[in-house]
Amino acid sequence: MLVTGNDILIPARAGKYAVGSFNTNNMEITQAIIHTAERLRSPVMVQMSEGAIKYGGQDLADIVIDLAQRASVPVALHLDHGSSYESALRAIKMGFTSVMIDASHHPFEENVHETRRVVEAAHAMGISVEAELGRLGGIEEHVVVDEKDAFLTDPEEAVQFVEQTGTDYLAIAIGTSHGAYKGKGRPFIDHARIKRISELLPIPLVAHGSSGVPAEIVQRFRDAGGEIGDAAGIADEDLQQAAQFGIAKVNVDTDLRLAMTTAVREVLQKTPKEFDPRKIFGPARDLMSQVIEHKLRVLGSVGKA
Ligand SMILES: O=C(COP(=O)(O)O)N(O)CCCCO
Ligand code: NA
Ligand SMILES: [Zn+2]
Repeated sequence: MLVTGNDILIPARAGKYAVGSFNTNNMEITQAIIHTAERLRSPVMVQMSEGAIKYGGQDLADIVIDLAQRASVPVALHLDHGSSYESALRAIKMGFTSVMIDASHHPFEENVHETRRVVEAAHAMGISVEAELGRLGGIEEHVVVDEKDAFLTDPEEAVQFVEQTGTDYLAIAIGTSHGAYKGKGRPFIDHARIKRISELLPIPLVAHGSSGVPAEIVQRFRDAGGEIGDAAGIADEDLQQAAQFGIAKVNVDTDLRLAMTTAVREVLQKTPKEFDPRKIFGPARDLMSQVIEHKLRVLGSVGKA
């Protein structure tokens, strides 16, 4: 069933598990997300960035909404990294049940102002809101303390931000970063900071940049002709620990991108005569389902629906 972000994330925070929020850009990715969640009896969030809306528009949103409505587990459709009030309202008009307003690159007061506007409008329509405070960025151990603080979310500031905006859930910067290169080896995740914020804030917390960038997929990607550098993702153990301390929504895009393109490259390389799209995108859907299954198990949401 199609539900709001709060319907999924409030129980997740209370139950000390996290829910995967996976980016989609087409039918096969959407099917892999929702069908895998159903098979594992797991709540799940499907998210579209503004780029995905540009690419697939209402057609793609309607695929998500229809699968979500028919799903046997709770599914929310979430706007990822909404860049403006207008973008958030457009998403709500398209049928999204959760919207992020990401004004984290603005000064605190402006972030508060932008976020509060979206919260007021979204709540008037029964839609949940995600906001962000702090700068996502891979933090290396060698980084000096004050530079770390310039990046990562300040717990006391987070309390002020939530009080002044009314956001339903909060994306925090705790050492994760977007993309396939999250640090040299295992990225440093500031668990003490997550714990502190979770002690001060009862609302669901959100971790962006949480793809694991599995080495096995990276190797298969290279073997099938893909070019990728020294890729590294978030360790499963770090996600499991974060879920114990308030992280309830975990964003994953890169892992699905890698899985889809690895599978497509392998089919094209192994069977050069193949030109049936179902034989090309079917295996991609299957490999994405495997990646999603692993993530749902790591986050602890299996069997929660
Ligand atoms: O936080 C994430 C996903 O992070 P990751 O790149 O670790 O999958 N997102 O918000 C998805 C869009 C950003 C580019 O991928
Ligand atoms: Na988001
Ligand atoms: Zn993100």
